[in-house]
This record gives sequence, structure tokens and C-alpha cells, in this order.
Amino acid sequence: MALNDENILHQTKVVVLMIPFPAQAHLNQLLHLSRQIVAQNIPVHYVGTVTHIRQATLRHQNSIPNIHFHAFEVPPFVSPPPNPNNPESDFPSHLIPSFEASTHLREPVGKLLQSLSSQAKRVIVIHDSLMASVAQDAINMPNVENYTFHIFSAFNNAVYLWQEKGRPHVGDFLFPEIPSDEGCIATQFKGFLSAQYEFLNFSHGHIYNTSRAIEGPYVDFLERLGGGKKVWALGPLNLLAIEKKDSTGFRHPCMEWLDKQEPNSVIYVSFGTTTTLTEEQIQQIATGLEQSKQKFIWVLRDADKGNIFDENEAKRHYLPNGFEERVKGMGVVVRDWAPQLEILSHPSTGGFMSHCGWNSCTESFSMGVPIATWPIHSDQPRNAALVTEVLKVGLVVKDWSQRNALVNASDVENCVRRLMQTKEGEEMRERAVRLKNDIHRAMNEGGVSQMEMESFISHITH
Ligand SMILES: O=c1ccn([C@@H]2O[C@H](COP(=O)(O)OP(=O)(O)O[C@H]3OC[C@@H](O)[C@H](O)[C@H]3O)[C@@H](O)[C@H]2O)c(=O)[nH]1
Ligand SMILES: C[C@@H](CO)CCNc1ncnc2nc[nH]c12
Repeated sequence: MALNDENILHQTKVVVLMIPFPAQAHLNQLLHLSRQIVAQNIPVHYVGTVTHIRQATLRHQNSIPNIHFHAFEVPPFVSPPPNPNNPESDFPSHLIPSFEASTHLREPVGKLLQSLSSQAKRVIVIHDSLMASVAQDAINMPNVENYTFHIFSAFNNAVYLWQEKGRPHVGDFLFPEIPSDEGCIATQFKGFLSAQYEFLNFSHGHIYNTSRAIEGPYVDFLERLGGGKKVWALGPLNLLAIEKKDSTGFRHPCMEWLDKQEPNSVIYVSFGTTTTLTEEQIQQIATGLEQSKQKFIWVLRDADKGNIFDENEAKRHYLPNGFEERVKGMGVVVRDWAPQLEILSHPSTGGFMSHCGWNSCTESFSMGVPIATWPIHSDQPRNAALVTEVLKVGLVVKDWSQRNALVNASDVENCVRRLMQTKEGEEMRERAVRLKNDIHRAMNEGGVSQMEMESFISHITH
């Protein structure tokens, strides 16, 4: 613990302890929430393994506020490359050793909790729903409360809850046709999940990175059927306005190119940090983008490894012969870390071809960009249904029912054209801009999201 921590604790009534799950999209959301809580003058402690604390802070876009990071050692774990030809599913099973290694955080976190609880009046633990087992010792400490943070959409979780309860008719809640659960989660990961869920009954409340302005009815649904626990929709936690340069003064070269393009003329293509496409699929995307004759930025990388600092170099994918030469001026292929939020917030970006990870969805909604949906695993098929069926701010590239099929170049080409060049695409863009405006209103003084954050802060401090 840093030297001055003790002083801070002596003066403080409330401290917050964040326990994120060790994958980029999770580390990042609790870091955003930490920033907001620190801004209320509440001390925040953020724990993780050495490599994941380094990852979270390195990839954070803006300056890191005064958060107390605790980087704990855990037993070494293997960090294999992803396997794009995984026979069972496209789930990132190669990350499982890093998830399992992180369960060893229970002991050091327990000690930290004990020390915090002996010094502060009240300790608020906010743990990722997938890290409930690490947070379990909080249950027995008298001045410690345990809140579960869900990085998934309220819609995703509401669908699961609704299915679990036998699809009851509840008021006027409407669920669209729900994609099958099949192929979403690798069997190997299910044991880990149920080992977490057994502790969720002890939770004092549930926090979602969403806004009632995005999916109010589904937040209500979770409140109504969630067993009487309080639910807060504190999102979207991503920033709504972006600085042109990051805290180190760096601006990614693709942004200079984007600056020169016409408004809404560029489609951004990215599949997040847990997806690895086959070589065959990459070739089809390349050809489809080229044939669409639309401007694009394409982030072409494999899924993260369990330890992103692992020395073995990531695989470099080959594109069709001469592709990068031929598309010069038309498109940019990014192979390093892309400034996604900055790209989405740029006026030249008019569409997003996405795997529909929840961060990608909220970032796209916040920036008013419609989505061409291509779900790969986990919550993504349900997020895609929310985008196309409920919010109607996007169209389907790959339907979940076709999850084992190759998407042909001509399908990619047609979807890109439909989104970027047709009246139908324009209408989706208009709806996306309306959603963006609703979100921004909700986040402003007096808006629903802002009030909900105030209610949460008041709940933990009074
Ligand atoms: O090059 C990159 C790639 C990704 N990113 C950022 O990394 C994050 C990726 O998160 P996403 O939620 O979109 O997708 P991931 O696949 O990485 O997430 C994972 O956790 C969240 C779940 O909803 C997803 O289903 C799961 O796969 C986004 O915040 C995105 O802006 C970059 O900034 N640059
Ligand atoms: C490997 C991690 C990375 O974010 C997701 C596991 N997937 C999931 N984990 C828990 N609940 C889910 N509901 C749908 N998908 C889910």
C-alpha cells in the first residue's frame, strides 16, 4: 500500500474496493467507474494480478486519476495464442488459464479487505460478476458491503432471467426473437461461471454499465424480477467526449487519415479483444471491403492473450496479394491498438461493423454510429438482437443461426453498401443519432443516468 494511504483511511468514512475480471473489456469498465467515484472524493482501491494492472493502466486512454492500484502476484499461468479453428466454439478458451489464475487473488484481496475494514468506517466492494469467488470473504465482514458489477447489457441478463423463469408474461415487457444460447460459451468455462454465481446471492445490489436511455425496460425487468435487490444503471461509463491526443501526447496515424475524409463516409471494422477470425474469413472480409468501394478502417488482430505482454509475437495475417496497395486512399488496416472511441466519435465515421461486445455497443450508441452486427460468442448474439430488433440502429451481417458458416465477400460488400450508401442505412444513422442525443441528455445535469449515479453515491456514503 502506498505510504499516504493510511492517512487517507483515517480520515475517511467510506472506501471502495474494485475487483475487476482480467479481460480488457472488464478491466476497462471498472477503471471508468473508479474514475467517477474518485471524482466524488471517495478513495478507490483497484486490485488485479501484476500483468492485468499493467494492461489496464497502459490501455487507458486518458490520464489515470488518483486510484490506489494493488498489483498482486499469482502463480504463473500459461498464456497460449488463440486458436481460430477451435472445434467447439469461437469462445476465447485460451484465456481460461488466466481467469483461473486470478481466483488466487482471493487471499491477498482478503487481507487487503481486512486492513481496509479495520481502518475505514465502511468498505464498499464492487466486484465483476465473474469475480464473485474472489470477493467472497467480504460476506463475513461486518462493515463491508458487496455489490456486483455486470459488464453485460441489461438486455442480455434480462433474457437469461426471463428464460430461467419459464418466459413469463410480465406487464408489457417485450422480448424479440431470442438467438439460441448454443455455441455462446465453451463448456470448459461453465464450471468457472457456476463457481462465481453461487456467491451472487450475498450481493447487496447490482450495477450495470448501461443507461435507462438505452434499455430502460430491461433495467426495469431486472429490478422487478431480480429478487428485490437494488439495481443501478450507471452507464454508459465510456467517455462521451474525446481529447484529440492521449495523456502522452500520442495521436494514432489512422486519425490523420480520418480527418481528411467526408462526413459519415468511413466504416470502422473491429471485432474487439477476444475474437480470432480464420484466415479464410479474413480473406473474405478483405475482398468484400475492397468490392464495396467504401472507405474503411479495419482493425485486424487476434484476440488478446491471457498475458498481453507475453514475449512471443502475435501472428501477422496475410491479406490478398496487393490488397493494401490497391486500397490505398480507400482504407486503412490497423494492426496495433486502435483508438476505438476516438474513431467512433469522429465525424467521418458513419458505420461500425462489430462483433457486438457490450463496450463496442455502448461506445457506438454514445457516438451515434449505426452497427453492422457480426456476433461471435458470449452475450454478443443478444446484444446484436438489441441493436437490430429493439433499437433498430443497425443491420445483420452474420446471423447467429449461421454461426458456423463463412461470411462471403459478397455478403460483406452488400452489408457495407446498405449501411453506408442507402436510404435504409441513412435512417439507421438518424435513429443512432437520436439515441446518442438521448444518452447525452441522460448524462447531463438532471438526466436519468446522472441522477442514478448520484443515488448510488448517496447510497454508499449515507
Ligand atoms: O484496438 C482496439 C480494440 C478494442 N478497443 C476497446 O476494447 C474494448 C473491447 O470491448 P468489447 O466489449 O467491445 O469487446 P470484447 O470482445 O473485447 O469484450 C468481452 O467483454 C465484453 C462482452 O460484452 C464481450 O462479449 C466479450 O467478448 C472496447 O472498449 C474498445 O473500444 C480499443 O480501444 N482498441
Ligand atoms: C470470456 C468473457 C469475456 O468477456 C465472457 C464470458 N461470457 C459470459 N460470461 C458470463 N455471462 C455471460 N452471458 C453471456 N456470455 C457470458
